[in-house]
Amino acid sequence: MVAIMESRHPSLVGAGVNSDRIHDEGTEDSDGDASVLHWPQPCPDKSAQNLDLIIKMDPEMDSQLKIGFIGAGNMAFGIAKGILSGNVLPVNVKVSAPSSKNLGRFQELGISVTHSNVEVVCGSDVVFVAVKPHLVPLVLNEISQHVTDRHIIVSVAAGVTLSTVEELLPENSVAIRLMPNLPCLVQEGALLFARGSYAKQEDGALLRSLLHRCGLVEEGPEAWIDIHTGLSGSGVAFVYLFAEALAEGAVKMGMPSALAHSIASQTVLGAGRLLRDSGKHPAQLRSEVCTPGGTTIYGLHTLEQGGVRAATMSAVESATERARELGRKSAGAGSRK
Ligand SMILES: NC(=O)C1=CN([C@@H]2O[C@H](COP(=O)(O)OP(=O)(O)OC[C@H]3O[C@@H](n4cnc5c(N)ncnc54)[C@H](OP(=O)(O)O)[C@@H]3O)[C@@H](O)[C@H]2O)C=CC1
Ligand SMILES: O=C(O)[C@@H]1CCC=N1
Repeated sequence: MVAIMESRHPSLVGAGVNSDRIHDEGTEDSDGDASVLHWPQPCPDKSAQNLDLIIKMDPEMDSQLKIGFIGAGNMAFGIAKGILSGNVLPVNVKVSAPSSKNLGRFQELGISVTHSNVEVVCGSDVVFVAVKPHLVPLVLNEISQHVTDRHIIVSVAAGVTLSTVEELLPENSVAIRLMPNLPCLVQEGALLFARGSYAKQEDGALLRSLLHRCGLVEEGPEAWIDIHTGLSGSGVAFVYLFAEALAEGAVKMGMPSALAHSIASQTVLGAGRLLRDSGKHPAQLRSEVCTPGGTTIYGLHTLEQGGVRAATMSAVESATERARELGRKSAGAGSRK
């Protein structure tokens, strides 16, 4: 089904719509049959992506879309790099930050820079709010009177809920909560977004089309955003810790550090690509590496004795809980009613 629909933005002139919103879905326990190793698990929102949501991008129109970033930190830079590898032109991107210390790298991409957040909002259709979570209420208060029905406001701040964002913007504002991760820098990010009360399906489709070069982009209910923050926003740091420990193990056994780190990063990259591209469950691939009585099972036994699996699950749980806590704090800070 492909329906031509009106869009807030001319760049998205044709999109099929799946009228089912999934905001009401909660977090669910997956209690699947352990003997059947399906991996990755089908994303519950894939139906929207595969069956109905066919985005027809008009590259010429898309190149006219104006994109703004409030905050010039690592995450803004990662998303900007991803977006620019699509159809958006650097001349149509603007970024603001109070100091100049992070602006040079944006200028090197041809992006214009300013110290005025209001200037970014006034010149943009889609505005990414990419400041630290505790600063979101301050920034939204500052820009609120300049936000119109032209805008899509996309917050990437960990924990900060859509209701906090919407409360600080004019009534009926279109807000989207996005949780990206740092590998957007190399177009291998994992991004999950949830639409606010007034963000239509085509607004989500527009964001998806903008971000498609950043990596995997999925839509889900807001309840999953904090979980995704633990799994993937923070999860990349957990993987780096593991990579570092792999290298240190090799150094302990006598390998030069530079070579050990180079091999550790290639090992993580190769393992990740094989996991994603093979479609196999990680347990399946792990068993393919294990020779009975061989080296790998001895190493895996040691990892299990060290509680690596429980520790990793707890790390995702802690990071998720912390995101929820940040959300409660920012709701308190932003409350004006
Ligand atoms: N880093 C990551 O891996 C991820 C981060 N996030 C989220 O992204 C957001 C940004 O994080 P990150 O990029 O790491 O942070 P950084 O510290 O790297 O960048 C923060 C940016 O915000 C700017 N800033 C501070 N105050 C203001 C203000 N009043 N108006 C405009 N800009 C301001 C800073 O300015 P200046 O340059 O002058 O210091 C800086 O450029 C956070 O909310 C975080 O939760 C989400 C997913 C992953
Ligand atoms: O550590 C943080 O709070 C941010 C959010 C996810 C990754 N970095």
